[in-house]
Amino acid sequence: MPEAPPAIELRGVTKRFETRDGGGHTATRDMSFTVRQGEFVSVVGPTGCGKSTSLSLISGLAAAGDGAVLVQGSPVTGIPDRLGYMFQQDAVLPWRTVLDNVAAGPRYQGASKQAARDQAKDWVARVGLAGFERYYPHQLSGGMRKRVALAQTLINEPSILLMDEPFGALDVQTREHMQDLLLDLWSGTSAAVVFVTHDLTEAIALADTVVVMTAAPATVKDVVPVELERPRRVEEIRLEEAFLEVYRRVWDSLREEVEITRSRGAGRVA
Ligand SMILES: Nc1ncnc2c1ncn2[C@@H]1O[C@H](COP(=O)(O)OP(=O)(O)OP(=O)(O)O)[C@@H](O)[C@H]1O
Repeated sequence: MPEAPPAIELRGVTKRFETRDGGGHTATRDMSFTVRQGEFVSVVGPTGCGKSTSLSLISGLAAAGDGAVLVQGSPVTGIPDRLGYMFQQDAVLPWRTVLDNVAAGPRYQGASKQAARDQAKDWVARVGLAGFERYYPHQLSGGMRKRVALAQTLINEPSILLMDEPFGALDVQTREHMQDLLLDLWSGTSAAVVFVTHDLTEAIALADTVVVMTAAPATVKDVVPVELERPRRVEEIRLEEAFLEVYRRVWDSLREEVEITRSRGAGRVA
């Protein structure tokens, strides 16, 4: 049998945006990496290097200039089927209850109101919010809202899951809970995940592979395997020697790119 194509493949992708002054900005340059079905890939790189742009390319929200972007072996021409996308800013609608926010995906896919609500109830429980079905988003903490957003995304059973600093605004403890929850829920699926983060601990704790990007325009500098056993508990794994070894390797690779970015005057660093 022929081997299945990777879930995601970027082949030599260069993306140039037009700027308001009539010029252009190259966000990615000759970028190549692959993600297997069921693989969790974290992407790290200096601030502004082009990490989010790589997600836009995979999602079909931005078109590649040169090179090719493939999902399940086919060139991306619009939003691929069964794609989930989570941003730092969640997409929870303030005028809908928790249950109806989570039920929105199945409703959109044509499920009856009752069937969508039954499915949503199950997902609300899976993210630890049983009993909060009738609450509105303003009645929830930031971490609880994030749980709603996770349920809202995962209820659609994405086979490709793109996450752009989804836990970036949370305090450290809540963030670790969310990371563990994500790993628990993802482990029951075969979704390919691309997770963009500035937090190296988060990147390594979650991933099978860490892709390190260069300073802008982003290209792949290093691909680091994370051979740590699963299931993982984030607060425990980060203290292990094997984890620290991967951390040192990733940081060694990233440090130079962060310094280049700093020397160009960018404020925030990875
Ligand atoms: N639609 C667009 N039009 C013009 N320029 C863009 C557009 N999207 C991104 N850029 C530019 O491309 C560059 C890379 O942006 P991108 O958001 O991909 O970087 P990033 O690595 O995700 O950033 P950060 O680390 O700050 O989250 C930036 O200079 C940004 O201004």
